[in-house]
Amino acid sequence: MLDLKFIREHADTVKHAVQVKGVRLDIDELLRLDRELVELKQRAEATQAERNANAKLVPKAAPEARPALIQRGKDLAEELRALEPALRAHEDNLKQLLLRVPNIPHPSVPVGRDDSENVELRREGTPPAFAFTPLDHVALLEQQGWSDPERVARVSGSRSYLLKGEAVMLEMAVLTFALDFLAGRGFTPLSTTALARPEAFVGSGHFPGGEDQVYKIEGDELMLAGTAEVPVNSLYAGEQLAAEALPMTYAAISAAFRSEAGSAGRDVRGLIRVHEFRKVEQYVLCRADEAEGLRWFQTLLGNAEVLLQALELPYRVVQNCTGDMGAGKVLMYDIETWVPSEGLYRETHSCSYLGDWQARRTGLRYRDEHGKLLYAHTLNNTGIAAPRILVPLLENHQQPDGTIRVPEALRPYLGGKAVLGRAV
Ligand SMILES: Nc1ncnc2c1ncn2[C@@H]1O[C@H](COS(=O)(=O)NC(=O)[C@@H](N)CO)[C@@H](O)[C@H]1O
Repeated sequence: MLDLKFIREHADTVKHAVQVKGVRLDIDELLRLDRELVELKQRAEATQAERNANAKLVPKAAPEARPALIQRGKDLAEELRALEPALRAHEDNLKQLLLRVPNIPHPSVPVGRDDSENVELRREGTPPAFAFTPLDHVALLEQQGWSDPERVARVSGSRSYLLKGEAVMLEMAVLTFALDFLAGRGFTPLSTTALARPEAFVGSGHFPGGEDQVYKIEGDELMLAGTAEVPVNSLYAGEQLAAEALPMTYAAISAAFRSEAGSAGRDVRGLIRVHEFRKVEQYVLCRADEAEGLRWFQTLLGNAEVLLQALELPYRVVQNCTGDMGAGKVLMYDIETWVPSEGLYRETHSCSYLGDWQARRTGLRYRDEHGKLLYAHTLNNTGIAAPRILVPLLENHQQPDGTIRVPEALRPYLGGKAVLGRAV
């Protein structure tokens, strides 16, 4: 959400953001509603003032003049009551429109319609050249007996998954490694529920607009979040923090649930796109200072890169264009990790800086050193999301005999093993 004062004073900037982000929203209609609401409020205040002034006249008036004054007071009270519904309706409509106003993209963001216009910034690591025909992750899992897609599909439908044996240990190892690594960098570990009230999805910006991506629970207002960003972003909703409480940095592990509505036909096999997964989420609350926010952006991005380098996985960093960054972002980079069986880099991380757009939605403020109340700035990035990360992990580290080489950094989490699986 943006400050209404900012929208009034920079309507063209906001309209440009609406246009380049492909948001369907009429800023002129929003500003008309705003003006009408201001007028209604002024009329209500004037009527209230007249009513107060009138009420003061009654005790001082001559007895014969009182009935008219008392009637005037009743008429004014009626006028005020009549204004209520219009005031309420205008406030609700304006609030709904304000929730759809996109954030202003950073000047460095390329204008584009969709992910095909994201810009590759750099590549790290070299995709492996196999001296044998590499298998994809589905085949690697199957030949080691580490999966059972048919049976789990019978029980849990499509986009489900089940891991067995050492693949489970690998999934746990990579998640624990990410938590350890981030805790070592001062991020407070959190283990959090994916259940959250609708307000939390509004706070993060997933609502309005992303309702079809979220699993709801029959007869319960709680919903299942697709990322720990949703509950963590609302932990301090409505609070006023002291400046010294910032920055807050979290590494939040949680289950994540996604309906993947609209993804029909995409990544239907294997572990890339499933309905429930686990993620270690990096989340930062910092002061309302763009330079500091951009520094944290680089820190969150760097953390993910160091994790991928420790996993010895080739990857590239892309900058999301305006059409692929979502309404709330100021700046967004994806990290895409090499998947040999596809001969492509696939998204494994998504790093975002949102300025005060989320904090305005959750009402999260802090008192700066001058005592001024400001909305905090928020950022998030994936630390590790499993099982998706197992796809590049298994495929890039497969050996000719079908076993999987364990990157050095993970060995302490796997009882020191350097290899997983048995030669086939
Ligand atoms: N359906 C899914 N199945 C498996 N992994 C997924 C799925 N959806 C997303 N992920 C993983 O979760 C990561 C983050 O998802 S995201 O929507 O891009 N971004 C977020 O959720 C942010 N909160 C940063 O983590 C993705 O990069 C991907 O690695």
